[in-house]
Amino acid sequence: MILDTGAGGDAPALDIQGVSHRFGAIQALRDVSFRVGSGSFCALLGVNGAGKTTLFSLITRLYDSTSGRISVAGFDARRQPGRALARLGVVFQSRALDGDLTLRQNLAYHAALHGIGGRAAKARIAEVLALVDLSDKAAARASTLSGGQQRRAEIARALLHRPRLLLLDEATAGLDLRARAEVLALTRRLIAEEGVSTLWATHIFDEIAPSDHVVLLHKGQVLADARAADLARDAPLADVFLRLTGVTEVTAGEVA
Ligand SMILES: Nc1ncnc2c1ncn2[C@@H]1O[C@H](COP(=O)(O)OP(=O)(O)OP(=O)(O)O)[C@@H](O)[C@H]1O
Repeated sequence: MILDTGAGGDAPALDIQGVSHRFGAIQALRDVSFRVGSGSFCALLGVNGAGKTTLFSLITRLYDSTSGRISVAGFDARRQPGRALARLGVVFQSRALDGDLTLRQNLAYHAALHGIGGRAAKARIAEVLALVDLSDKAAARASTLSGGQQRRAEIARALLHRPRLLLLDEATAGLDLRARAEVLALTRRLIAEEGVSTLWATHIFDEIAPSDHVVLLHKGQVLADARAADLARDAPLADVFLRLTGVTEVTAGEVA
């Protein structure tokens, strides 16, 4: 289901223009620009320290950028933060569920934060639980769910208010191979079924499909911004990554 398309119907889900950010002497991001189109899966690929989490923190307004402009669904994150954030769903690296509450209670609490209550909340919670295939776990305490189920529950939580853009920061970290594949497949399905665009921060090449949009971030700078298949036209993506970044090694489809 596609709901609100934002300020302009054809505005990109995310538009980042000339964004820089410093932590004191550390230049974490330098003149970063890229767009995430409607209904697309964009992999933000980079090693640890590339600047992925900093960028997410700027998009979610945890920090204010030193310079540049960020828009979500056409809404300027600095000038219209309420509207921009209302169109954003976020799954951070750290676990976000309250383990003592049931899954349904976790979701109801989060729905209330978005101003969704009563029957509307009940209906939407049932909907998102079905989307992530966790309907049978609604009454389970969050702490009893597996790592993969918790991630899926966090994705359900992020979808409650029908965002246009889903940010996932290393969403498969700490999961076994099967759970990883499930979370990735789920996210790809959401793009088709919920019409939500995804910015997927990762350092794992295997998570990238040929049709994905890839933004390669390294030392705070965008080194490539293209379709994976186009980037990997003459050589495997991992080799292209090594050539562009000067990083010397990739192990088991991952960069550290
Ligand atoms: N709060 C902070 N204070 C000072 N420096 C920071 C802070 N947060 C990040 N940095 C620095 O900014 C740079 C980018 O870090 P960031 O966490 O955004 O990278 P990342 O790509 O998300 O890596 P990771 O996957 O390890 O989180 C790094 O050099 C990091 O040490």
